[in-house]
Amino acid sequence: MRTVKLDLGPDSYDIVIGRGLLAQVERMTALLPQKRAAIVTNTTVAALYLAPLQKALEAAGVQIIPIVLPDGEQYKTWETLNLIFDGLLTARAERKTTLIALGGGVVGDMTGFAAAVYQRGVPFIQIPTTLLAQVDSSVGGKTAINHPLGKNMIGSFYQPQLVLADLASLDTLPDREYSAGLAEVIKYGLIDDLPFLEWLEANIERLMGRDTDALAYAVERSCQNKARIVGEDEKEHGVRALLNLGHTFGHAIETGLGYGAWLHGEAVAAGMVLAARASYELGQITDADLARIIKLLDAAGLPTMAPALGYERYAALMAQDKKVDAGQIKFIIMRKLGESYMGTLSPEVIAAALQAGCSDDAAASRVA
Ligand SMILES: O=C(O)C(=O)C[C@@H](O)[C@H](O)[C@H](O)COP(=O)(O)O
Repeated sequence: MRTVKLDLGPDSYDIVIGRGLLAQVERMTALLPQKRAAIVTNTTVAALYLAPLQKALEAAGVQIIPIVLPDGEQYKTWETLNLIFDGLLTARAERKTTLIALGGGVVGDMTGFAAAVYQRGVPFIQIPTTLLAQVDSSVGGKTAINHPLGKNMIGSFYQPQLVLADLASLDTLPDREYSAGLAEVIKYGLIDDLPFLEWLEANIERLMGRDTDALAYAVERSCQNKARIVGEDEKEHGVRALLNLGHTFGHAIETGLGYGAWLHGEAVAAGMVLAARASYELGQITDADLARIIKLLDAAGLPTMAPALGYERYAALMAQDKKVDAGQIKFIIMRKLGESYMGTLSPEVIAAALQAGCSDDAAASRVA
């Protein structure tokens, strides 16, 4: 078992990583201010993990309110959020009732948002069951729902009290979802951790084989990177924006294709290649660096070409990005391999990146 601490003063919490954590409910029960909790999950995860978790918590004397949502990015909406409030209000959940998010990024982001606003804030625990949620979305307190015009547009910063990343829950994760999580793992190497990027290049086959030790190390190192950055800048006034590498293009892809057509991690992978191509156009990374990035993402089973939505559509979608400042789009760009920064890109550089990095076939390539 490995523990990473996210240091946020009085709001600090542990990210516990290991196999079999779902059954070890004492970590959770120690934090509950009352013997009542709502487990929010989705239909897919409920079928696998809701009953054992509920049973273990009930055996520890905790009364459980189960709330099961539909599964998929297309359900990260006001309507689905309201299902959480319906469940909480019907069961007369109180201010000290803890919300437990059991699932991937969509469940975690929506449950966190519900926890932030239900009765103006209730305690919240994250139990991420996808690789992407374990290495990224469950850590750091970004919560949100999507809007038809833009990804994660309505939300808040609201930290969980604990993150329990049970690596055993990845055993049932479909390959496509697993690869999508690797996109966010690789992202950390590209932001500012070249040694980790090199480790990933050397160990990608072990990771693709879901080797227990390699996976535990990759999750821990990713969480260490995220905890360090969020610990420095919880509300994204500066360095935290680097965690958005690939996301300006990626969110445009997700919104442009319709939520759920590509998984978030797939869109981020193609978005990181577009960011790398822009960095190459600026003369900041070499064609060998670009080839290394593409090779690693490809080995991780991820798309390296983006859908050809057209320059105008990309520009319009990216103009909605949350990093836009006084009308200017801010991108995360690579200064060199393993070092990124926030800056602007000229329309010519964006156009060149899109020209080289989009294909007509890309959109269809991810359809299940
Ligand atoms: O935690 C962060 O900060 C991130 O940007 C991590 C991203 O990987 C994650 O997808 C995040 O939810 C995107 O945030 P957004 O502010 O661009 O919606």
